[in-house]
Amino acid sequence: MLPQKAVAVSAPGKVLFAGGFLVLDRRHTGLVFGLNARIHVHIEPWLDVPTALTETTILVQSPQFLDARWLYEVSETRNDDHAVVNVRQVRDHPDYTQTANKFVETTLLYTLTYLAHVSKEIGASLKVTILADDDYYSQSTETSKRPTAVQSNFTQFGVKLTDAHKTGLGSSAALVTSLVSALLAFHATRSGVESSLEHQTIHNLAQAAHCAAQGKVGSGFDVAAAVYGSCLYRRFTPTILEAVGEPTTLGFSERLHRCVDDLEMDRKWDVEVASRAVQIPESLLLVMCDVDCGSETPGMVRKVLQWRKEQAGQADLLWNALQQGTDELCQELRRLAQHEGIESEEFKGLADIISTVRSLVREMSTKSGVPIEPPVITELLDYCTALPGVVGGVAPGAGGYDAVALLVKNDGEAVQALQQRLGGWKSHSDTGATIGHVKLLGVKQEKEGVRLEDVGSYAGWV
Ligand SMILES: Nc1ncnc2c1ncn2[C@@H]1O[C@H](COP(=O)(O)OP(=O)(O)OP(=O)(O)O)[C@@H](O)[C@H]1O
Ligand SMILES: C[C@@](O)(CCOP(=O)(O)O)CC(=O)O
Repeated sequence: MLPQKAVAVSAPGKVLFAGGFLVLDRRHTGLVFGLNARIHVHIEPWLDVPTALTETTILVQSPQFLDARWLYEVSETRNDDHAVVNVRQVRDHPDYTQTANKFVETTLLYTLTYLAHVSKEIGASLKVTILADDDYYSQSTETSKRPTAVQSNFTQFGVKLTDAHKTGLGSSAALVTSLVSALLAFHATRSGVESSLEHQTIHNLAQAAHCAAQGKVGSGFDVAAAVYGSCLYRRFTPTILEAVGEPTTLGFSERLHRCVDDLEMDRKWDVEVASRAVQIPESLLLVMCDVDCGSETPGMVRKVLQWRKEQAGQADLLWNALQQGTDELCQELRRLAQHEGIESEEFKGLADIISTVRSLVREMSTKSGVPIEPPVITELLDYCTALPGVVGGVAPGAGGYDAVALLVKNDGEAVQALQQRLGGWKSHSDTGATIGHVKLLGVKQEKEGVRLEDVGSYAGWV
């Protein structure tokens, strides 16, 4: 067995441009763009474990945040041929964070259980470092770049993770995907296998861990984007994951292994991730504006699904029309990408499709009583759309008061003009809700999903 070598992996964030709520149902699809805001995970053997710690331990640190050092003790027992892995957070030690990090802990448990089952060994103590690109959090003025020997792209946020304002780019899905991938790649280095990423294994395991940490089976579009980048996404049948059951129950490692390696003949993975169906032409830029407010997605999902159950007829009509909008959006973006440089750019068709999708979403808002495109966001989107060079925009994902996504001409001027005009923007109508400062995020569309990174780029942070 070879010594384990450090590995580093990153995965992108996401924005669901079309298909919010619909994508929860396998009959529909969601158009999701990966974003170049990435969550990075670096793993290395933990060589200077404090002597008081006698168990196999995993230190997980998020050095951009205050008080973000979680310590876990890991143990493994065998029950017949089943591995039973235990991951216990050490909470009574002053050097380590006392609050839980459900996404980290669940991902460690799921990935180590899978590894214990397939390779019969989970290895020695580890040091895991998580680093996030800036745009995941609305930043305060106290942030600073940490001086390092190499050029650092990461920011010291100066707050606790629980006090950071999320921008809704899918930090948990990118984190879970990166952590699963890094643990699998790190483990592979012991067999002398040059690290490579098995996308299907990563996807299935990350979906299982992310769902367990969230406490529910969502559509999983965010994990799919973290693994594969931009795609047209059709979800998996929920029973594929439900059948895995709880980690505390007998036979969990066997069921998890069979699920992840897709060995259940009557519950084959049926997720569809069409990466080629999605293109943004070079002549357009995807731009995100943070409205620094945020919505509570689970409550919105419950209400929309309740309305759909109670008003099945009107909901089906609306959802079919919205699905048509998503399909037309993809087709038009592909057409523009294919004719690039051949015909002069004409974005009227795209603008009309976006405007139709938005009016259908507003109809859904009214009928379900859920503020998916609330009036103040309508006002902001209308304002932006009327600016020169802006083709159109949406309230992405579940909508509400989170960030908005715009498609803007890539001519070097439109984004600059947008930035200037947003600086002083204020809502003029009495729309009931106020939104904070509106600010352009620096993110762009990202085609590439999870990838291996150079371990040397994290000097000063790990
Ligand atoms: N830098 C980080 N270090 C450690 N854990 C993190 C980090 N960023 C996010 N997390 C984990 O992800 C959780 C946030 O996930 P959540 O699903 O609430 O938000 P999100 O995925 O960013 O947003 P959304 O689902 O709206 O796109 C945190 O509570 C923490 O457990
Ligand atoms: C409402 C929903 O379709 C999208 C939620 O997206 P977001 O978390 O707002 O980016 C839920 C889901 O797909 O899991």
